[in-house]
Amino acid sequence: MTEQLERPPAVRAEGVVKRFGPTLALDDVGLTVRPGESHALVGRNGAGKSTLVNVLTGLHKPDAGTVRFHGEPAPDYGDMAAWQSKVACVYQKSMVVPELTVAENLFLNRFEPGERYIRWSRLRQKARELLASYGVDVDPSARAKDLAVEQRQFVEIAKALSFGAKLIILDEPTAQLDARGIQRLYAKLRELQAQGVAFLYISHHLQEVYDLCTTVTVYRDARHVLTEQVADLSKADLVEAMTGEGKGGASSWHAVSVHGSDHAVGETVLRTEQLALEGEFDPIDLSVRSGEVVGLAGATASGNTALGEVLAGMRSPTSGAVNVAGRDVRTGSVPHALDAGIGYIPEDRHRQGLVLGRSVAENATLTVADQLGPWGTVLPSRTREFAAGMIASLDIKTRGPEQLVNGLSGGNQQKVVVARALARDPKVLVALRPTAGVDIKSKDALLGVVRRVAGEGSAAVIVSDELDDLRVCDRVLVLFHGRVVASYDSGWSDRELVAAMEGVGETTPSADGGQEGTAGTSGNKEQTS
Ligand SMILES: Nc1ncnc2c1ncn2[C@@H]1O[C@H](COP(=O)(O)OP(=O)(O)OP(=O)(O)O)[C@@H](O)[C@H]1O
Repeated sequence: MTEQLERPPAVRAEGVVKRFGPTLALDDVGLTVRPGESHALVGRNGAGKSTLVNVLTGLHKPDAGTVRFHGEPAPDYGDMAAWQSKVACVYQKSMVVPELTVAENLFLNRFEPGERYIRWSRLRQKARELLASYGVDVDPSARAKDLAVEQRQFVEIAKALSFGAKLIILDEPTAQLDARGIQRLYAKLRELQAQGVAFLYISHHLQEVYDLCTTVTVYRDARHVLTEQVADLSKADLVEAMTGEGKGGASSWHAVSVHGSDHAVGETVLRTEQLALEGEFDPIDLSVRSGEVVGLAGATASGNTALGEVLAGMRSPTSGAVNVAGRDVRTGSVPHALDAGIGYIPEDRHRQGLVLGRSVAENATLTVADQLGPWGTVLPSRTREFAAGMIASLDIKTRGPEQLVNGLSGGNQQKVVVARALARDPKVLVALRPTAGVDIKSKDALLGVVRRVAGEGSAAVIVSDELDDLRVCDRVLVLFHGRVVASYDSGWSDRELVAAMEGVGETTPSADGGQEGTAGTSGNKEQTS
């Protein structure tokens, strides 16, 4: 530790100011990460975390302030090769080229002096050596698209280290990993830390901050609030620093995590009959009633996401039917799903969720344009009014309905996607990992909205592996390898649910009888419960 303090910091940023037009994204903030340290940067959506990452990686030139790596001034903005030798960020969105091999990705745009053509066998050999030197066990001739998420992250980390970077920024690295993947990632990070590599870890999962990091910095509304040793800071104090609310005032952020079962459950609204997608999930009979929130839990590739996408019309099933409020829905068609009353909150908001060059108001009302003016016209005033209501009820941090969604932070973009799904008053709401990238306070607000939609008589399905998302469900079905392997009423323990998602101990504590049946029989059983 003393040795760590003596060496110049891996990075020290001081007095950093960054404005986007009228928005002050960073207001005189600082950050210091020591060699070999794992440092968490946390804050609510829009706090300024991504903006700081962009400043630290040379993508944004700050309006004021300095950045130094290992005591040396940062390279000139624009000299990306020089920045690459200092720092790298592994983003949620992969930066590798999916069609290229691991070796090609590692040596993309990197020719040795005097090299006139590429010798593939030599390239693979160099890649093998490079990966081995960081203890990364990945085949250099594999295509990047065939790698598991954490292998891809390891390749990106190895690539960054091979450029000489001693500071790696991880942006929500566990977002797409299952429990075992997370453990493997943690082990790799600890190994590299022991070799002096520093990590800056951006995450909305506070438990991960406690599991992995030694130091934490909190930003709030573009300002630095505190930097503390993780061991010296309770979770309640951390949340208080993030929200700026005293312990009493912050009660709403966990208000919905436990709910009573005193709400009315009515008629079946969503029903599937032997719905199947070959290679993804086996035939399932699902039945969700009005007032009910049902969770479809499962790890990566369990089939839960595919099932959610089929329900929303994004993918066509191989067989079976979807029925909403007694009417069959034409499957494999988003417009038909929408017409039938299925509202959809997609997981990948960048690809499926938003039109980035359009305003918050336009994005929030995309699905209800027909209701915003007579004879197919859209009245801007009505659009603004509608959007303003959504902004208030979902606490979207924006300058106003006219702001382009590109200018919103990631978490606030997610809220716009949710606003759009709710705009049509859906009979059935299908939400895929609805709180991914959303801060702790907004998370509960969003989940509260899902409960409210159900409370008003709709049915809701939450597809997720996040325990917080699943906690608001009345019932959770766990999928594993395309089959429902367990079903729980509320009151499950974290351990049993995680175990079921990992395929351990296929039991149904809350259901009547054995669990060996197929997904179909499990679904049938629910209808009678
Ligand atoms: N390109 C941009 N144009 C205009 N405003 C921007 C731009 N990028 C960020 N902002 C604004 O700067 C502020 C900080 O955003 P930033 O993305 O850094 O937040 P964040 O802490 O990373 O949030 P999240 O957890 O939601 O990702 C927000 O108010 C955002 O609207």
